[in-house]
Amino acid sequence: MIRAHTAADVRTAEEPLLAAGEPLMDRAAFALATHVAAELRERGHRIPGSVILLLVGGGNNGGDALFAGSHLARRGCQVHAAVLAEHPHAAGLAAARAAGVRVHELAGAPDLNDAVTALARRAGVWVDALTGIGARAPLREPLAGLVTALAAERAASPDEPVVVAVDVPSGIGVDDGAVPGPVLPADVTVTMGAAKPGLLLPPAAALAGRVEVVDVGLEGGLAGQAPAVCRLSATDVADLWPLPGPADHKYTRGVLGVVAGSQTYPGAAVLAVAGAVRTGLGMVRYHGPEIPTSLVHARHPEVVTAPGRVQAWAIGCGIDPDDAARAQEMERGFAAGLAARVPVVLDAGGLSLVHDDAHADLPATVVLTPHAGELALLLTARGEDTTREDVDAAPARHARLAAEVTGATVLLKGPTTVVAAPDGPLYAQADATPWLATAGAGDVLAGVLGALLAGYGDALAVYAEGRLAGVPASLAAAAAYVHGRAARLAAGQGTPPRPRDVIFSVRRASHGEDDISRHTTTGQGGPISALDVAVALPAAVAGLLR
Ligand SMILES: NC(=O)C1=CN([C@@H]2O[C@H](COP(=O)(O)OP(=O)(O)OC[C@H]3O[C@@H](n4cnc5c(N)ncnc54)[C@H](OP(=O)(O)O)[C@@H]3O)[C@@H](O)[C@H]2O)[C@@H](O)CC1
Ligand SMILES: Nc1ncnc2c1ncn2[C@@H]1O[C@H](COP(=O)(O)OP(=O)(O)O)[C@@H](O)[C@H]1O
Ligand SMILES: [K+]
Repeated sequence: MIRAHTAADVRTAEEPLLAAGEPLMDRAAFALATHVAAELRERGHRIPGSVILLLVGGGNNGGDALFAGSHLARRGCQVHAAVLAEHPHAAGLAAARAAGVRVHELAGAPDLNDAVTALARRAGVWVDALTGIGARAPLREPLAGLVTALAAERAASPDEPVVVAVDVPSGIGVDDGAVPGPVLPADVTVTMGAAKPGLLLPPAAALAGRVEVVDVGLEGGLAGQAPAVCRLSATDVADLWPLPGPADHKYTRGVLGVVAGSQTYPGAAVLAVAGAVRTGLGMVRYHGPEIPTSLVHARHPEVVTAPGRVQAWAIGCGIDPDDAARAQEMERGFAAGLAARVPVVLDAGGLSLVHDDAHADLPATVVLTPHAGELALLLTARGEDTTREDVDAAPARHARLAAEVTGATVLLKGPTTVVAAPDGPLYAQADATPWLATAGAGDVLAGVLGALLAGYGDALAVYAEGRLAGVPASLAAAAAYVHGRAARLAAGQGTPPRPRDVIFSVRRASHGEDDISRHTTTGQGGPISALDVAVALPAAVAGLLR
């Protein structure tokens, strides 16, 4: 699991170490230099003679780059430092000069953008060390204008340079993932001590590239701090997965009640049911009119239509809340779920059930699964005027707000799926592929999540007593992971990249750079339908449990 900590928590953890004279910046700088060298090698460049540009701001973030530059200069790189602050890190600057880094003092230069762009044009690697966790976004002028000019230069250059961000891409909201101004998109972010929330949360996460976490010795200090944002990996999801045992039968494995599909949108019933059945559970009880029922039976003859006890509900896919008969059925399922205190997934039309505050103070075992537009409608209906654009600009904040307003857990769908409970860490899962942006994919996800919640059986019914705090949110994140993994398999893109808490350890690396672990990358893949995603689910789950 990647655990991201806020800037304040990182500072608290580093304070005693710095006071004890631990060489945190040396470790950070050595790791940064090693990553830059690895990027060069990976692209087939020789390290001696490679031209590197450091973009150096006035704080320790710039200090990291200056020390890293001195390592690289000693290895034969031609390193230029564009120093953009009046008072850069003094020891870093001295070390850089002593190692042969060419220092260009450009703070206050009238032709700043032209001067830096000219240096940038000659460099194969740009190291973004303007600001790190000590800065508040957005970047101020003249750095904002410089970053805009560099981003344009990069996009226009035939051999795009590699951009390595130090700790965070300068200008992102470190703690909230906001992008309130210009940011130079990075290929790799080398982050010190722990991931930062903005490296996992949309929209900033998309500007961070691959994230490499450097172990500088903060783990002990951070162990006592709750992470602000988590990202589950395959191992975490496997640990959460309910495995059938020899004594299990269909009722102990979990039964899911599904209220989905309508005469107008019958396919949603098939997709939600397929998502559930192929994720694995004891049984699905389907509640719907004739056309969707017969479609469901044509594809899944095992589905039962008789009412009876269930361990979870999935309600709302393919239902127009203005369809009075279907709306009544949704209400009945929701009321039954709340009365039995079993988990309820509300998707699509089902979200209308919580538009008014008749259901205030929901338990966190109710999981809402809106996309950005549906979340904006829900928040507006609950008195928080919100547009889709507002949600896209700050997905995590709006998901958290909806969780606080309703009491429910909120899974906000998008390129990165964000899960928020009223309290506890956020989850940010980016395991899917843009090929998943296709009609009906959300219906499959509702089925996956419903099955997983049902698999926890009556255990989740005691959630209201607080015995399993945080479990619904982690299961929602696990469902997003498996859904994304199935989409990648269906699209021919292999499995999601493997996030690791510590991807690079300075202590290990000092014995040889070959210890750096890398994600396995895959090709572009190809188009998929929502049903393809459902079909790939058993393989996605089996691969996970191997
Ligand atoms: N965690 C770890 O283990 C380790 C962390 N380390 C490193 O320390 C970094 C934190 O360093 P830090 O505290 O010195 O702050 P930093 O991010 O360089 O920013 C301050 C500079 O930015 C400027 N500035 C601020 N806002 C701005 C704006 N909006 N627009 C433009 N400029 C703005 C501000 O200028 P001022 O506002 O003072 O005029 C000042 O010059 C951290 O990210 C990591 O890289 C390692 O060295 C050791 C191990
Ligand atoms: N660009 C993207 N990259 C990866 N996944 C995406 C992207 N866009 C959407 N998704 C995922 O695709 C699914 C779309 O669901 P949804 O919008 O509810 O569609 P529908 O209502 O048609 O079922 C969600 O799981 C969402 O997270
Ligand atoms: K930076």
